[in-house]
Amino acid sequence: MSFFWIGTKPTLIILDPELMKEVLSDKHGRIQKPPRKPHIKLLSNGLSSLQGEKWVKQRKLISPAFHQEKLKGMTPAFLTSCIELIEKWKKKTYSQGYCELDAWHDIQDFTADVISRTAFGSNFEEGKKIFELQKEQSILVMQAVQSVYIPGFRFIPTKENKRRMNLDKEIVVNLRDLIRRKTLALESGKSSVDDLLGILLQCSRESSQADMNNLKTTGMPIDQVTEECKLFYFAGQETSSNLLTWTMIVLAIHPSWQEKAREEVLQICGKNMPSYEDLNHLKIVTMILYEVLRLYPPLVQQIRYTCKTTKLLIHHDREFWGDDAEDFRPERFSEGISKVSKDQKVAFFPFGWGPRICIGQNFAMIEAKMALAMILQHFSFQLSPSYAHAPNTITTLQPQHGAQIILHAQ
Ligand code: HEM
Repeated sequence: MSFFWIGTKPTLIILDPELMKEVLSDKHGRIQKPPRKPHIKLLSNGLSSLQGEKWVKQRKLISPAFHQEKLKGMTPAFLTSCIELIEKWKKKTYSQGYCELDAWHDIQDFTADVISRTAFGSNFEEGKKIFELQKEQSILVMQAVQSVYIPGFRFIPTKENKRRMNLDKEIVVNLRDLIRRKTLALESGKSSVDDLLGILLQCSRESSQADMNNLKTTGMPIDQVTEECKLFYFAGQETSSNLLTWTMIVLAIHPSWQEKAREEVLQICGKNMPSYEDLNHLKIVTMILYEVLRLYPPLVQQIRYTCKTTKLLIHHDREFWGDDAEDFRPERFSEGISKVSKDQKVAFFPFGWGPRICIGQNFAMIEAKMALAMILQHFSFQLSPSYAHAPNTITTLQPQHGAQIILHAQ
C-alpha cells in the first residue's frame, strides 16, 4: 500500500492484511483504493467508490458530461452564480466602499450554487435543497467516521444514527423524484440537455440503445444516477470552495500577484463578463491557481494499494521543487504543468493522476477562473488583522478559523 501525501505530513493507516492480499490479487491488476468505512456509503456510492469493471463502465458513461463542449454549454449557469456573488459583495461594500467578511463562508455558498445550477438546470432550487440535506449528512457522517469504529453500532437507534438514516431516505426520495421528472421532461422535449443530470440521462440512454443493438443491456439504473448526483455535490462543492478561498488568501498576502492577475483580466475582458474563450487566455490567473493547488491542495492525501513499493512524490518536496518549495511562486508554471518540476517527474497532482484522475478538473478550473476574474474586476482585497493562518484537514484542506478578508470596491 502506498500513501500519496500531497499537502503536509503523512499519517499511517493500517489495513487488514487479509483484505490487502485479496485486493492485491485483483485480476484486473488495476491500482485499487482501500475500502471505506461503511458510514461513508451514506454520502455517495457513486463513481469514486467503484472498483474494477463497474468503475470502468461507469466512468465511460459519465465522462461525456464533462467534455469541453458540454462545459461550454454550462457557461450561463457559472456566470449566474458568479454575478450573484459579486452582487452580494457589492451590497456589503456599498455604504463605506469596503467591508470585512469571511470569504470562505460566502464562497461555500457560491460553489453550492454553482453545482446545483450546473447539475440540475431549471430544477436548481429543488437540487439546492437536496444539497443542503447532504451538507447536514456530511457533518453527521464525519462525526461518526472520526469516532471509534464499532461494527454494527450504526444500526443502534441513537439520535444521530436515526437522523443519518432519515436524512438518507429523504435525500434519495427527493433525488429519485427529481430524476424521474427530468427523464419525463426530456422524453417529451420539455427540457433541454444542458445540465449534468440531463447529460447523464442522455448518455445513459444512448449507451443502453447502443448495447441493445448488440443484445446487451447496460445503461445506468436510477439508483446509480441518484448516487452520481449525490457525488457531484461531495466531489465538487467543498474542493472548489477551498481552491477559491485559498486563492483569495494567498493573493491578499501577495498584492503584487493580485495586481498582475487583475491587469491580465482587465486586458483580456475589460469590465465585461468573461466569456468561455477569454478563460483560455488567462495565463497568469491559471499559473496562480496551479500554484495555490500545489501549496494548498483541497484533497491532501490519496491512498492506494500498489503491487510494488512506490515512491512518494509530494507537492512540497525540495527534491522536485527546489529550495523555495514552500514559497508562492506562480512563475514556476509559466511553461505549463508538464515542465514544472525538476526532471519533469509527476510531482504535481492536485486532481490525482492516471485513469482515476478527477473527472471534474476542467469544471473546477472554469469555475475558479471565472469567479476569480470577476472578483478581480470588481474588488481589491487584503487580509484582515483578525485572520489567523491555520490550514486544517477535515476531509479537505480548510482555513480553520475562516478567511477574514477586507474587500474594497474597485
Ligand atoms: C479544485 C477542485 C477539485 C479538486 C482539487 C479535486 C480533486 C480530486 C482528486 C484528487 C480526485 C481523485 C481522488 C482519488 O482517486 O482518490 C478526484 C476525483 C473525482 N472528482 Fe474531483 N476535484 C475537484 C473538483 C471536482 C468537481 C467540480 C467535480 C464534479 C463536478 C469532481 C468530481 C470528481 C469525481 C466524480 C471523482 C471520481 C473519479 C473516479 O474515481 O473516476 N471533482 N477529484
